[in-house]
Amino acid sequence: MTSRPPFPEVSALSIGGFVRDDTPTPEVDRREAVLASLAGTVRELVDAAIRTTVDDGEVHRIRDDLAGLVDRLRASQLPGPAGVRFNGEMRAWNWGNAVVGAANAIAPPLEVVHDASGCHADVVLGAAYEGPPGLVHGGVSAMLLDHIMGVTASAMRRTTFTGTLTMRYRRGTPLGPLRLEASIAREEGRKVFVVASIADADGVTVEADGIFIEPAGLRIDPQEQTSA
Ligand SMILES: CCCCCCCCCC(=O)SCCNC(=O)CCNC(=O)[C@H](O)C(C)(C)COP(=O)(O)OP(=O)(O)OC[C@H]1O[C@@H](n2cnc3c(N)ncnc32)[C@H](O)[C@@H]1OP(=O)(O)O
Repeated sequence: MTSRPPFPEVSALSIGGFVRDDTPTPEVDRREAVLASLAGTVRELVDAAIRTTVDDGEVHRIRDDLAGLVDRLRASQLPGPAGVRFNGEMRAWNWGNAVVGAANAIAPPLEVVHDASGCHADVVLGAAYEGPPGLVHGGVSAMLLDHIMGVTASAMRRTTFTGTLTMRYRRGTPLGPLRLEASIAREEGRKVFVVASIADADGVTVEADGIFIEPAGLRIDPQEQTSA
């Protein structure tokens, strides 16, 4: 069986932590699919580990097997977090992102869809996201909303950071299928005011509003970088 070489190391220019990386889009897509496949299985592992009732000896044997797999992955590693990269076609990838990272088994992952009014995402949260019994952890709700609100504020044309995020937990959010929605309420200079919600089949469980700010001078312009 042949194996492909590791994803290429590239010379990179950095803008506010965002890294210009000229890996061609098809290669990015290919590697992303490979890592997403691994993350999907690790996500299954996390759920299985939480819910297992196998005996202690079996747990110890599985732990030892997993330690061997960790060693194999550690054979070649990035020196730090995956970061956010983009190429000249503005194909961006943030494989370690806590909410949408394709390679991150901690991320649900959220698949954010842009629509006429902002963004939405349908997600199914399982045992790994529990806070109160059977309910989503409040911090997880905030994390997911923060992300979809940030994407909404950025509107695929600017980068914004969360300045202030306010949550209203109306009732418990059950684990299972959920829908997130976010839209821009108004803009004032570099400040973008965003509203958002999480809903289950019976309606809204969490509401949020936030102020997202476009830091002065933070722009991603690949043309500028190429000619620099
Ligand atoms: C395309 C990719 C999309 C990815 C989406 C990912 C979503 C994920 C979102 C996140 O998790 S971001 C990470 C969490 N947030 C941070 O780490 C932000 C840390 N804080 C900062 O970097 C800066 O404080 C910040 C960019 C928020 C503001 O710095 P600035 O130097 O640009 O603000 P400045 O002091 O110039 O103020 C500009 C305006 O914003 C207002 N402002 C500043 N900080 C604020 C704040 N924290 N909350 C509300 N308003 C704020 C400030 O009053 C002023 O209002 P006016 O124009 O009306 O005078």
